[in-house]
Amino acid sequence: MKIGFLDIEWVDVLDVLLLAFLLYQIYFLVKGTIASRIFLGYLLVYLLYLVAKAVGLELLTTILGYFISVGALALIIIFQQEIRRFLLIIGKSTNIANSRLFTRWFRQPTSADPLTPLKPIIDACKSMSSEFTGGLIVIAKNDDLDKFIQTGDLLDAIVAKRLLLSIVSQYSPLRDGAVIISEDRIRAARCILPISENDEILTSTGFRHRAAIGISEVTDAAAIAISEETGRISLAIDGDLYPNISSAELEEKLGQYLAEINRIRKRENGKDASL
Ligand SMILES: Nc1ncnc2c1ncn2[C@@H]1O[C@H](COP(=O)(O)OP(=O)(O)OP(=O)(O)O)[C@@H](O)[C@H]1O
Repeated sequence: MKIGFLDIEWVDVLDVLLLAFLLYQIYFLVKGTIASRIFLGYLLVYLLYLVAKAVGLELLTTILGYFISVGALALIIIFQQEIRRFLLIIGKSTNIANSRLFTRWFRQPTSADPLTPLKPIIDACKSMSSEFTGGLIVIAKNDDLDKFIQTGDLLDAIVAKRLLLSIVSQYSPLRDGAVIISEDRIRAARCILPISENDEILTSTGFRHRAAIGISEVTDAAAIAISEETGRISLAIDGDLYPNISSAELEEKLGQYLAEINRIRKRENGKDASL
């Protein structure tokens, strides 16, 4: 196809569409963060470089050229977190990790992966909320949380409401930090989670809630934060915080979020039982 003096192939259209998609994703990632201002600054310097080059300002072109080539490396360092999040989003959104093929070829066979019992967790959250007992409970999905489990005290106990309540109770030496649940076990307590650096989070948000968002940004785990101050229940999933939700909403959202992985486990369990 020829438009004026331009000879356009369908691959060029695809190229432009993919670039637009990529730029949109980058914008979406850096929106509202300090990185967006750095990105804008870098873009302006690059535009200046293009103008200087077109006009023929050689000295300025050379200096800006050096700045831009070193700047590319600097950008990778500055945008470390954003690049990480971008790759994580791609990895998560393709849903490959949950697919039948992936579980068959890349994960160890999950012949007896037990389901996470939600009822005792929801019941414990309900009690904590009504008694203003603060807590942070992480529920693993597909990603390995070993790195975070190792920062706390290992438990490996059955998920039960009374046990959860005694861990977070005011007099418990295990109450600080996060409780991590994976499959049907409480793996550890007193775990340290990464704090989210997202600039869009309200400045009034405390560290418990930032830690809940943080773990949901870097892994596919869900995190429940119960505020000691207000008794409110909040749920963090995929870097988003659902603040002040009822226990019924918590149950619904968590159930939906874990439905896919539970389906896989049920399927595997079913296969196992039929052997
Ligand atoms: N990075 C972290 N990882 C795990 N737990 C954390 C982390 N940061 C804070 N916490 C836990 O959160 C508790 C309360 O912190 P903070 O008061 O700042 O949070 P908050 O979000 O305001 O919660 P609350 O509404 O309960 O006061 C800490 O005592 C600690 O147990």
